[in-house]
Amino acid sequence: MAEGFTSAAERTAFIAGLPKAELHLHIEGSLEPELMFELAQRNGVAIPFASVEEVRAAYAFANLQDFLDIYYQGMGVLHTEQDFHDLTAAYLARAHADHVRHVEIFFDPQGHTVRGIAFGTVIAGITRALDEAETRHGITSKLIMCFLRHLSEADAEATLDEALPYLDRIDGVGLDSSEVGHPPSKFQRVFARARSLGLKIVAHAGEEGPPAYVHEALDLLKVDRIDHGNRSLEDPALTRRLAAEGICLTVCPLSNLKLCVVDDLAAHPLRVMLGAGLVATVNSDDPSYFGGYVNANYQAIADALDLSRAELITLARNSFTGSFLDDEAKARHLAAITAYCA
Ligand SMILES: Nc1ncnc2[nH]cnc12
Ligand SMILES: [Zn+2]
Repeated sequence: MAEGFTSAAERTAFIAGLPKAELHLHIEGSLEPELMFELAQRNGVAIPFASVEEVRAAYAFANLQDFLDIYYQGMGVLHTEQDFHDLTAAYLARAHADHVRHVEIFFDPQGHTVRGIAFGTVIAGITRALDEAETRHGITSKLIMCFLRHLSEADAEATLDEALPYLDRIDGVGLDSSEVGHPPSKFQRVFARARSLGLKIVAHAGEEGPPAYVHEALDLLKVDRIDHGNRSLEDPALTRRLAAEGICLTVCPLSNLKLCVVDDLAAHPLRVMLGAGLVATVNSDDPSYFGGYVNANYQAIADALDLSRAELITLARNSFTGSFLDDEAKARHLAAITAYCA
């Protein structure tokens, strides 16, 4: 058994109760098939599936694009403020059950505005659920608006314009969707404007794309955090730089497995990342599509790599140090981890 545990059951219980933050979660990727059917019926939207089982059976992906095609189709059932609320509330209830104390949630406004849904409808539904979760469960949150990188920079600029009235509720901007062929450099100007507005900056990089995209995210977008970042390890100088600058990587083990970024979780680079001194974290990405929320991700990678108690504690600590919480809140959460481990 891994160092620090006497049995697998002890490690499972330790993971379950460990206070943690989730920093890489696409709210549209938490849409469970059951809710998809309910919302399709509520809104009179046709979906090309006859049952929940059929939806789950369709979740077999050879790469990121396979997944994205079905992900954009799935979010088509989201129409009203109540829909966005119910989606977000369902995720937060799951996160609470996993002892998540803080979440930094992505949403894809262009996936909704292109269908005629108002930006304000999306924000109102999501933020109502976030506020309720803070009152009800004590879960704090940040909201990160992602630009779809397969669309143009002009489209991203227009989306940032639409966000201006809601900046009191938006903490950062990110970059997601089809990575290869859409490098960070394509979005240099819109990210510069977002930075000048005081927004935090993140970008998916090195999921399928090469280490050069991680360099661009750092040098051109000036990111505060890298989402995924797996392929950074192919470049030793880049790895040393990420470690030296303390750049957090939001790693998503079950996503990496489902999207064939790794062939086998036993070959996942998470332990190598920790060994290289990287601020790696564990996250669920799109839990409904990839088969598990955050604790399932901790469990799967702990089983595959036989992670020790000390490594699991480091991952949970990294989730707070890599967050956009203020120093006082970070210190409170780190103290809670210490108390849990005592
Ligand atoms: N893992 C992922 N990579 C890129 N874009 C995404 N959108 C939702 N999940 C994503
Ligand atoms: Zn993602």
